[in-house]
Amino acid sequence: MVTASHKTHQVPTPRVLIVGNYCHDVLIQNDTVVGESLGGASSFIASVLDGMSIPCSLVAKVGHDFRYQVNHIPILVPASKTTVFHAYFDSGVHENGNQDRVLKRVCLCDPISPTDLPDARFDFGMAVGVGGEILPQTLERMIEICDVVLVDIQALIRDFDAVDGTVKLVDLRETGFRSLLPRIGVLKVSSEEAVFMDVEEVRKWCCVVVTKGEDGCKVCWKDGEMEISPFLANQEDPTGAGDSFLGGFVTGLMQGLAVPDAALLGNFFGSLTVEQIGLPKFDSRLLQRVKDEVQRRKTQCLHYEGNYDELMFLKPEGHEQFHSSLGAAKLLTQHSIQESKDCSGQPKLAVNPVNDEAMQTADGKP
Ligand SMILES: Nc1ncnc2c1ncn2[C@@H]1O[C@H](COP(=O)(O)OP(=O)(O)O)[C@@H](O)[C@H]1O
Ligand SMILES: O=P([O-])([O-])O[C@@H]1[C@@H](O)[C@H](O)[C@@H](O)[C@H](O)[C@@H]1O
Repeated sequence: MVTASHKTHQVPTPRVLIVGNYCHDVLIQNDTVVGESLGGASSFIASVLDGMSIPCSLVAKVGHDFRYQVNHIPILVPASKTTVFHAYFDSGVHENGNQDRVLKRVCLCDPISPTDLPDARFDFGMAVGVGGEILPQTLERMIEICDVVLVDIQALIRDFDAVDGTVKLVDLRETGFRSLLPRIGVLKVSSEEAVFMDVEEVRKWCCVVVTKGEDGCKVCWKDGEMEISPFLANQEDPTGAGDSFLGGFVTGLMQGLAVPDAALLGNFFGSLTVEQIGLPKFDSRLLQRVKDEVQRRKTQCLHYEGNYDELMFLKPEGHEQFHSSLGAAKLLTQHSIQESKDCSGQPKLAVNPVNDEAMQTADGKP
């Protein structure tokens, strides 16, 4: 029986839908496993949204061997294994040694189909597959149930070597997603991925955000483009930077910030993520400071007032000050980040998974 007291404890209705499988990430350097972590863009994005107290729903599939405790319970596919990626960081050894890593998909869980999505409406949808699990019909369904859909191009253009699973990229025009582009809100691409699409063509249909590692990002839309400044970071592991960028970006949009301010928040969370190995743990004091700064910014310039259909592109006054305030918040916690490194100055490459102490299967059994 539902009583009045239940109402006061209701969980806020999720307004962001994240779609993409969780995976097991194995980080390898010089033939040695230097870290294992929960991975998948959805896990990095959920970590940012949870940290920033933005309610979200997450649709991810995992297999019987899934070994992490997570806030957002995935769909368990008992007959399947969890998607696994091996990330090789010994650049120069491989043909494409100019990349910061070579990724291999060594296990694959089931794709996410339209019927796996909730029967509800969302302000923002995030199509963030990593292993080819998002199908064109799944993205189409997301477009139907979400006001604005943000897509990571890695969900659309990844192809996998038939023998060893090495990730290769194909041109966006050769995929079954091209016709859906005019119906999405934002396409996020890294500089490396940008050469697999025609940015000039796609920006006429949707906002294209090109992330540029330590150089921040560039936002392109049909009438203009804008560089968004980065935050200084001591990079330990680039994994998940783009995912956390998207987490920060959608947080900003959810709070009613204009696109340039939201992209700044994306750069901020991207920079925090590269400073840790695997899935980052955000300092709670830092998160509180960031929430306070976002609230302050929100009162300075609220653009959407509940209508997310129209993204606001102009850089509002005070953008640089917002950048400085976030940078100052980050500096404050730098000391504790420094302490998390080992004495040798080497990155603290956890041999155990990040959530090792609390490992359990997806259905909650130890
Ligand atoms: N070394 C770095 N220093 C500061 N910020 C970084 C660094 N690497 C990444 N970022 C931030 O994270 C975002 C995403 O990183 P990027 O490497 O471009 O994407 P992806 O992980 O998708 O390849 C960047 O736009 C930037 O804001
Ligand atoms: O580093 P990034 O490109 O933002 O995103 C990464 C994916 O490319 C990778 O396939 C996955 O295993 C990682 O967990 C992470 O999601």
